[in-house]
Amino acid sequence: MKVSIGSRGSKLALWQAEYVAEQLRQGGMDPEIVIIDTKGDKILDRSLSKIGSKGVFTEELEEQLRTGAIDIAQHSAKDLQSSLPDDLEILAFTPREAVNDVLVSFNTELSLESGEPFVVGTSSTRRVATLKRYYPHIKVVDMRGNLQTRLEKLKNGACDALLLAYAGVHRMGYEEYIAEHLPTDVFTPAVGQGSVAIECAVGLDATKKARIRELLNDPVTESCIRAERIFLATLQGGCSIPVFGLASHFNGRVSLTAGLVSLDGTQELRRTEIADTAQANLMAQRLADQLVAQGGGNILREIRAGLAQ
Ligand SMILES: NCc1[nH]cc(CCC(=O)O)c1CC(=O)O
Repeated sequence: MKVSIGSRGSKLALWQAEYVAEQLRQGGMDPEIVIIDTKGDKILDRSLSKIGSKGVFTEELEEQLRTGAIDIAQHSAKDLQSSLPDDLEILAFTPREAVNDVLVSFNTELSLESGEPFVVGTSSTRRVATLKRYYPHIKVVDMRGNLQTRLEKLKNGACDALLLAYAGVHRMGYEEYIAEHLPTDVFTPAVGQGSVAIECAVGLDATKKARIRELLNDPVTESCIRAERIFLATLQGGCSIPVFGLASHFNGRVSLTAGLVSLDGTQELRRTEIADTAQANLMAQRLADQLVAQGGGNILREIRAGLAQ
């Protein structure tokens, strides 16, 4: 059975598309990769929070799902907006890699913990706000572009280190430049970090859908990320808001730690809740509602106002 996989054209995206294709091939399907550029790939001179949080990396792919030009689209799960249009759905989440962030530098002696000041390049508002809160001695410079562009900027001296998701660094084979693994209780990752999400049109052929899901979906990762995404949807956080959420699974239960940081790092709200897997989505909804009610709503309004400037 033929499957066409839509993907962005960056090296990381193509690595992920190739990974997806390989799983499908091993399951006897006949995959083909179609490269589609998105707004997030084309506009490189503005920060993501300025371009707008919704669908920056996904819109063009979703158009092609609707026309049937592609059967599925692969995205880094964390780049996928928290609520999908009614005619699209997430069919699968691939097994998650280590979810933590890492400090990447050509000087692998560097450490955030050392107290020594240096310059970190990142464009993620979550990472900027977390740095301001816990490592105020660090100077931050805005850094967009794909991993190769950022490493090139690092090489040219634009900063001393980058803050990146381990998953991407690992997939690109840049592990030798990891100076420090950052703990997830300080740099709690973005929702979905480390997994590849497979999106399709609701109307895609049912047999094809079932087969793709069987070959690509990891049920444990799925229950965790679905809970994280319910939290994110309630906060209406796209990838440009300093919101974090990480669920893990043990003994049939899901534990979710999630929250948000103000842009200047002065305020942080964080909660952990645990529930049986069957109740995980309800628990995520409750956690989000409580967080919004207990001060999170005000912080969100401040964040939105700050980003609009
Ligand atoms: N927003 C960019 C992005 N989207 C997914 C990854 C890494 C791979 C992943 O988390 O699955 C990255 C780079 C980064 O944050 O360092």
